[in-house]
Order: sequence, then C-alpha cells, then structure tokens
Amino acid sequence: MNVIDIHALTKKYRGNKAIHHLTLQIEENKITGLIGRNGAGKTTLLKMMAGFIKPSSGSVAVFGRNPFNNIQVSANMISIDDKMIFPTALNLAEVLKGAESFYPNWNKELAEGLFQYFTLDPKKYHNELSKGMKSTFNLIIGIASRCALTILDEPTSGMDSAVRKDFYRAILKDYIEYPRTIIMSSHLLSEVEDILEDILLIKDGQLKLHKPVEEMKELAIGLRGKTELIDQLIKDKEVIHRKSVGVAVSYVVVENTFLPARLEEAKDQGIELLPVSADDLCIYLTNKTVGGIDDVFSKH
Ligand SMILES: Nc1ncnc2c1ncn2[C@@H]1O[C@H](COP(=O)(O)OP(=O)(O)OP(=O)(O)O)[C@@H](O)[C@H]1O
Repeated sequence: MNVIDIHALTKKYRGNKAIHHLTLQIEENKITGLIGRNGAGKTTLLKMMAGFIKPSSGSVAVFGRNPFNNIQVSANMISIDDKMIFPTALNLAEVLKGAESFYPNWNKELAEGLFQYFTLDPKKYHNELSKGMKSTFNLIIGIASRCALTILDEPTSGMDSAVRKDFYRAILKDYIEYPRTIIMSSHLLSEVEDILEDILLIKDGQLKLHKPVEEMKELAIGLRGKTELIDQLIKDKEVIHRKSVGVAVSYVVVENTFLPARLEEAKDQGIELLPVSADDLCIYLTNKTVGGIDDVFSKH
C-alpha cells in the first residue's frame, strides 16, 4: 500500500517554482531519505505531505486523503523540524506528559530512556535549549510517538556528530521493533545511508531519482584513463561527472549500461573501472555543473 501518492505536484512562491510537477509514491513501512541540496525543495515537499501548506497545482494524498487540514491524517502523522514550538508555559517533562496523552502509540519507556540518555533537564523549557538540544528533544518526540507516518525534516540539525549517530541508530532500532513509514530529509546521504531503504533525490524542485539504496550503488561507474580513450568509450553516454586528472587523463562518471565485454575491453586498454558510492552519485547528480569545485579554480 502507498502511504503517499503525489501526482504532478507543483508549489510556487511568488511565481517561482519550489516544487515542479513531481509525481511519486512512497510505500508503507519504509524509511525513505529525501535528499537534495540547499533550496532543492525538501521542506516545501514535506510541508505539503504534512498538510501544512497547499499545493499550487497537482495533488498529494496521504493514507488516500488530501492531508490539508485533515484531522484523520494529522492523527496518524507527526512532522518534526527545527522550527517546532511548544507551549512556553510547560517545561520539558510536562511537554512529554502532554505528548503521552496525545499520541496513541506513545512509547513512554523509550521517551524516558532517550531523555535520560541524552541528559536533558526535565525542568528546563524548550525555548531555553541550545539548537542541538532542541533537535534532540524534538526527535525524542518524533521517535516515541510512533506515528504511522513520521516526517523528519533535517532532524539532527545542530546536533554534534556523536549525538547524530546515536539518533540514527535509535531511529533504526525503534523502526525494526515497530515498523512505520518514515521520511527523513537530509543534505548528505553519507550520514543516513545506512538506515535508509529508499532514496528520493530532488534537484531544483524536480525528481532526479527514486530508488532503493542498494540499486543506487550499482547505478553508475567511474572510469579513469587517457582522455582520448575515455571519450571514445563514453561517446553515446550522458556524463554525470567529469574531471581532469593531470595531463591528458580524465575521470568520468556515467550510468553503468555497458556490456560486460565492453568493460573488459576498456580494462585491457588501461582504463580503470571504479565503483561510485551512492553518496558521491547523489552529489554529482545534484551539482549545478558536470564538473566540481575544481572547475571554479581552473577558470581563474
Ligand atoms: N515561504 C517562502 N516564500 C518564498 N520562497 C520560499 C518560501 N519557502 C521556500 N521558498 C523557496 O523555495 C525553494 C525551496 O525551498 P525549501 O526550503 O523547500 O528547500 P530545502 O531543500 O528544504 O532547502 P534547505 O536544505 O536549504 O533547507 C527555495 O528557492 C526557497 O527560497
């Protein structure tokens, strides 16, 4: 069953398209990573899934319903981001207590365990917390609420690296015990890759790729060798990434649609065949240009 069904979705802000004609589905009980660079449209897309903002055109269905102002959708969903605000009169312990009565699947032991592990002070107020501590508290609520649809928009923003790692592990462990649909946005795949099943990559509001992480690893190939030979090998291929490596030597990344015999031949010609990680592939696919930062320097 699809929890999310999006068709020809567009969101414009003052005429500028933040999301552009997006069509996709997200299956039940999967962890999907929404990956994209700054300004790619991740938050806008997640807000439309959560029913917080209206599309300009196209449709979003969550559990088969339009999520905008829909009580049935919001009863089964939680959306966590770094702009969350809580009642200022309540301290953290009181907010947790409130969440317990609000979310039907709330896991009290887990919430308290995480709260103690991350040494949050129950007497403190949310608006007194540091950026990383706010994210920590928000994510405890996001995990412990165990909602059928859990939307996490850059959930670890401001956390230090050790806390981020602990949280990714916590998300995965709790998901294994209690599967649900989790959509988590991030700039960088490398951090979250291990806990994801699917990757949804967007660039400039458009869908670049939606695939299982495992398939991503096989999708592209890196080729390094004499520029002349490389150009011959890839002449009918779309270049995903290219850079010069010294004089007359190039490294290119292309979709791996070669016949095995052709790759063997390339190897015999001295071309190196290199794997391309899912993380690097996402970076190349979302770069504004085919070259990298080196291009900026080589032009000056
Ligand atoms: N309320 C708004 N009014 C006008 N433009 C907006 C608004 N919100 C977002 N945008 C624009 O829409 C585009 C997508 O923004 P969005 O915040 O969805 O991207 P993002 O992928 O979440 O970025 P980041 O990773 O930097 O948080 C950007 O060009 C942004 O400037």
